[in-house]
Amino acid sequence: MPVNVSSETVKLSLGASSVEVALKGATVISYVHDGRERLFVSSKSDIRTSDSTAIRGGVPLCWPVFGPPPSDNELFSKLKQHGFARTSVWEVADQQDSQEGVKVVFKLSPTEAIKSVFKLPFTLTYTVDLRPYTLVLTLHVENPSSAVAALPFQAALHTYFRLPQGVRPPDVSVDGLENLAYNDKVSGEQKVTERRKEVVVDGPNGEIDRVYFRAPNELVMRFKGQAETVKVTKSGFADAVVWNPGPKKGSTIADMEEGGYDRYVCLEGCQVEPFVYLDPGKDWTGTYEVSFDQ
Ligand SMILES: O=P(O)(O)OC[C@H]1O[C@H](O)[C@H](O)[C@@H](O)[C@@H]1O
Repeated sequence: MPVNVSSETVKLSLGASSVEVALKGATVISYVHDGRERLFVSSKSDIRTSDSTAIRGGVPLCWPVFGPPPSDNELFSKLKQHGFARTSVWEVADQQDSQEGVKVVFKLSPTEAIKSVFKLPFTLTYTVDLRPYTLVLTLHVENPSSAVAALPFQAALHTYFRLPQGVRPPDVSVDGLENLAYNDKVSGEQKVTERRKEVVVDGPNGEIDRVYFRAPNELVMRFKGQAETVKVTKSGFADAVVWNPGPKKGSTIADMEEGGYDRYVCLEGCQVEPFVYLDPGKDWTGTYEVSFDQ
């Protein structure tokens, strides 16, 4: 069976590729491509729906905020960092097996727990589409036509790419960010212009945490001395984030496995600035596709 639904996860298989998605957060926790795991998940993560913490790794889905909620809007005042979508339990709404690949559609609507921290109505639909050479993740946000107000949100697919064997930061770089404005969350500088063609994953104490605005729809991650690259193709998500905490900060993250910060780099498709304001009856779609070149 190409789709296997259990009480905690959904597995999709297609030839030598497979994907596993935790119902907690609809978090993609494994993507095996060409027989190799491409995502990092800390062994200290708890993927069970009974646990309310976010999974450290895979592809956490940040919604309706990215990062700490803005303090100037009452609507977001009860939210935690990155919002509730990554810790809520999603339902499986549909599954399809066709010539093109295997797809599972997940859905999240307001539950009583969500309504207690976020009062606006919404429907989130998240499609995980495993194709022979790529993984396509599509987030669809709807503000119901019965709503009486616009739905404001940020969104991110916070992908933790597992680094190839023997590679660790700073031997990782990202191409495609040249001439973009970015906010540096490490130094606190805002709207700095990136001058480098290749952004090396490094910073003070090895930490890099940057939001690049209006990023191109194609970004490439490279590894020093290796031909293999990771290609991210996005649409809808205007921005991109590059994050690795480095050893100093990384070793203070409670759910990070020993040395885990050396095993991944996050390259995230995001909608950070501006917030999307969806009028009643309107919808928004963001796609994020991962592929590999040898
Ligand atoms: O620890 P988390 O809440 O999962 O956040 C992990 C990271 O997410 C993003 O990449 C942010 O830009 C970082 O500032 C943050 O540290």
